[in-house]
Amino acid sequence: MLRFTEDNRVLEEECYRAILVGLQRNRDISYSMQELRGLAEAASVEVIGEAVQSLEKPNTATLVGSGKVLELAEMAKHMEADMVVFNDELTGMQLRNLEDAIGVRIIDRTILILDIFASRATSAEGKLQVELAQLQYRMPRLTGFGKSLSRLGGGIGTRGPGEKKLETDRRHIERRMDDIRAELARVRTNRSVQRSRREKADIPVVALVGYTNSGKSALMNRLLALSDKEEKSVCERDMLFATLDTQQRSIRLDSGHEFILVDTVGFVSRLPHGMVEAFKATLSEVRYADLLLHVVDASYEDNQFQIDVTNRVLEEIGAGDKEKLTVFNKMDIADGLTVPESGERNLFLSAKTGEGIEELVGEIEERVFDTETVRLLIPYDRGDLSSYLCDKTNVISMEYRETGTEFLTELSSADHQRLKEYEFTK
Ligand SMILES: Nc1nc2c(ncn2[C@@H]2O[C@H](COP(=O)(O)OP(=O)(O)OP(=O)(O)O)[C@@H](O)[C@H]2O)c(=O)[nH]1
Ligand SMILES: [Mg+2]
Repeated sequence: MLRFTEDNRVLEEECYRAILVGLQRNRDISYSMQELRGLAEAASVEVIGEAVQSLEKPNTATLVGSGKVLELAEMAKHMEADMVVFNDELTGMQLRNLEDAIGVRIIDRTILILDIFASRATSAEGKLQVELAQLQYRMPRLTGFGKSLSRLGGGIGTRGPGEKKLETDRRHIERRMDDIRAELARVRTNRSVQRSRREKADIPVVALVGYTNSGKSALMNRLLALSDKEEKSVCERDMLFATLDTQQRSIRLDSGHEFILVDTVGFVSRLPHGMVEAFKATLSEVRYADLLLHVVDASYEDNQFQIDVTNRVLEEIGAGDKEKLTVFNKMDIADGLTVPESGERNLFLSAKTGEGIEELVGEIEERVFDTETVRLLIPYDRGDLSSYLCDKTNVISMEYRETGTEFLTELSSADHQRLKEYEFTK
């Protein structure tokens, strides 16, 4: 019998035997299925079979066609599976129908991702965010479970048979969601206080972003080893979502320049919507960073897909137009890498062997610490920019003109790029 925790997590000490199911529409899903397998493994689920159905239009009642449902029921029985994992997000009705027809626990990609996050989150904020995303997932599916409940026992979203009970559950969940939002707001105020303290200290921030398992944490450790500051290394592991909470370390380069390096949670395709929302807060550090290092697994064949997903998530969290370097990592095991023309600056290195790290450091020095003397005319309605220049840059002279304030100041290349439209020469 399967067992789940109160908050719908698969109990980790047990290993489940699962069949994966994917629906193939127009696009090839072999990559997506491979990733689903990785997700299942990350949630301690043993994959014992896989089935893909090509179908233009998903079936409203059961997602896959009725013939496939029968086949899955056979497969599950024959292979003694205790779970079927669907690659697509299922509606409440589909979950119930499939569970009734196949007779084992049905979960989808979203529940799997939420489960991994739930079992790995360690910070107070991370835990709250995951719980909120789980409740958001459960809310519209409360009515979705029928007679199969009693047979399968409690578990993922299975509560709430009677209407009255349903109503109580719904109210209970809403209350809990309100509490979590309030708690999150409190936690986040704390963080923004920390950030403004740091900004006053004027230490630049560099953030590592990228697909899960691309080697962000490994690169962070490599850079930490270069630094003469004593800072703890971060966890790197060959597993999806090894890092869940944003980690920060202070790094001092040989030149004496110091910056904060931020390691972040990895991205994955089709992140559950609630998680994107949760990410926005966790990744606020990324929005305030001076430079992003987009880490790409160069040994992975379809890295363009992962690059696209990362760029899309960056857009969604409001960091799409940040100064960015694309770092192709794992060059020690990458053969036949083809790099698409993107117009962005690419670097090639290996966090493992250290090859290419010097170039990266040189690039960070140049982008974050090199300054140029620039003349700017800031219009009077951009007081925000004027105060930024006064607080953050080394202003050489400042004069009030008819149309705005004229600054002669030293800018990093990132700021220079950003403020280009205000630049003029005498
Ligand atoms: N061969 C090789 N392996 C690497 C390299 N960099 C990282 N790895 C391995 O790749 C795996 C993932 O590395 P992590 O640093 O944990 O990846 P991450 O991007 O932080 O992953 P998440 O935290 O899950 O998003 C680990 O097993 C690393 O040892 C590299 O340059 N070469
Ligand atoms: Mg990591």
